[in-house]
Amino acid sequence: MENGAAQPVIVAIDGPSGTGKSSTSKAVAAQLGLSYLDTGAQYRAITWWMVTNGIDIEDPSAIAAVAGKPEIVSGTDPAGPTITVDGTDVAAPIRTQEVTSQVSAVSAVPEVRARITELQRSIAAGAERGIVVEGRDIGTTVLPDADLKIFLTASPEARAARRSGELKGADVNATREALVKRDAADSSRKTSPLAKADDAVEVDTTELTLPQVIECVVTLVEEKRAGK
Ligand SMILES: Nc1ncnc2c1ncn2[C@@H]1O[C@H](COP(=O)(O)OP(=O)(O)OP(=O)(O)O)[C@@H](O)[C@H]1O
Ligand SMILES: Nc1ccn([C@@H]2O[C@H](COP(=O)(O)O)[C@@H](O)[C@H]2O)c(=O)n1
Repeated sequence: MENGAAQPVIVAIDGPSGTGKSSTSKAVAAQLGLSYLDTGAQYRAITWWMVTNGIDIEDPSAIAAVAGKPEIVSGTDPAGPTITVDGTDVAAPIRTQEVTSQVSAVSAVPEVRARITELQRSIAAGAERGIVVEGRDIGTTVLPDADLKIFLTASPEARAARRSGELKGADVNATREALVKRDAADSSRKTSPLAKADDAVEVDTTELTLPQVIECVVTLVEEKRAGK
């Protein structure tokens, strides 16, 4: 590229719940001047819309019939990512227990995945300087040609302790059970399940601090850009 500008780089970060995907992706994107996309927020947003509109979450055909209706818009500035549904800011309501407990059922519906995957690809294609996209199926399905694929892991105990610290006073065992249950649902669905891409670099974050994980990923991106 002219004037020494870096080539756009596409980074896919996948992994189970609570492994540090969002915190790491946001920090890496901010540090490298890239856009950032939280794909879990999009699945949460469509789930929020289904719940708000009284759609039966137990009925995949009812979900499929209306999957194209809500307009979901994601803001990709890592310093302040945003998410709206039909113009309403849903950043807070998509994090409620009600949405968290139902999102795996909605995200398993193929029509939902097709709709959201198309949206994700168009956002990534429009990111002029490149983008860090985090989720469950980014390296395997959404962006199989990503320049760099990372798969974050951590023990269920470490992940539950991190989440309980966030949700002040939450019981660690109940938190652990809930995240293991969600991982099992996300890993066992038929359409683009949670999985590590064959060419992804696996980073076990159990014994790493967040700054160490961020540094590790930034180094991997820089090595990739340098052609190492
Ligand atoms: N290496 C780490 N050490 C300690 N805490 C961490 C580490 N990585 C992330 N955290 C903390 O763990 C919590 C969960 O992190 P984060 O939301 O980034 O995970 P996630 O993989 O995006 O989860 P989810 O898939 O459920 O959205 C946050 O409070 C975050 O600050
Ligand atoms: N690429 C993705 C990302 C997320 N999901 C589903 O959304 C749920 C919420 O994700 P968070 O990262 O916000 O916890 C997740 O449990 C999956 O059901 C997905 O299917 N694909």
